[in-house]
Amino acid sequence: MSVPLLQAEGLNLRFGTTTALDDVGLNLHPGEVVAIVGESGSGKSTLLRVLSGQLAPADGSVLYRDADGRSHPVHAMSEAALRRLMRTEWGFVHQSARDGLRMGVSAGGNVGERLMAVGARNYGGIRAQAAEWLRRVEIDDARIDDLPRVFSGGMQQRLQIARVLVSRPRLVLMDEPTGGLDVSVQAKLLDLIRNLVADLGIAVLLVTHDIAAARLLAHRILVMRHGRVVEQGLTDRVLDDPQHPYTQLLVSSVLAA
Ligand SMILES: Nc1ncnc2c1ncn2[C@@H]1O[C@H](COP(=O)(O)OP(=O)(O)OP(=O)(O)O)[C@@H](O)[C@H]1O
Repeated sequence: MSVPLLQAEGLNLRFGTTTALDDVGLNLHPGEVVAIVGESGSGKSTLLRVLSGQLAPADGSVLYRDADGRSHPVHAMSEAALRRLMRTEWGFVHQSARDGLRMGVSAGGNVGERLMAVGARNYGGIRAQAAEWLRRVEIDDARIDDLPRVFSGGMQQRLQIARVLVSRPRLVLMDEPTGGLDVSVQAKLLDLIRNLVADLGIAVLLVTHDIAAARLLAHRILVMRHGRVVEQGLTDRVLDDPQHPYTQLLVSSVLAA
């Protein structure tokens, strides 16, 4: 198997008396999609924030292997180096498109900015790529000069995805990317994400409480409860033959719904 892109070991973190992460470890390989599932408060978002260097753990380590094959301990990197990674090799898709888009900048500008961050300078080329990416996420490119605030929730989320993927990051962290959208809009968005991620071969860490989204997108699943990984494995194995009572409960509650 390939060398992991991201390797985390022994992560612990408490907030006061709350244990948010309890000895969490994970490996993510290039091109792999891993879903982190669990009920509200189980530590999923905290784990994403620790893995991406936004929050330091009390113990444990996170190693990122960059495009040149060098390993970086994420929590020993300077803020500037982390910001650079976030603009280039990494991407973050937020639950709320408002957190991931610049609402006062046009749709094309939102996509083009990310290309400029990785060195693109030719205005015509940037605009053409922005238009192409709007089409890829099923937004009419005639709307390239519109502000995101006039878009529907689903369109804003698709624009956020175009902004993140246009620079072809190696690793994308997604925190409930379909949360807050209508069910029919969610299904369309999940399908779009699945196709783009497979086409581009991007590694994705997806935080979700939606088991159906995890089934559709992920190769592997980690189940978290009270800050611990209680079960992990290949998606079909975990969902069709859950071993831990908590996973059994999660899966049966979806089947019953
Ligand atoms: N900044 C903080 N200060 C204090 N407690 C926090 C903080 N961030 C998270 N927590 C607590 O840590 C635990 C894990 O929270 P986290 O947001 O990671 O869970 P989650 O699984 O992502 O939940 P949700 O699905 O609701 O977003 C919770 O008990 C939460 O209240």
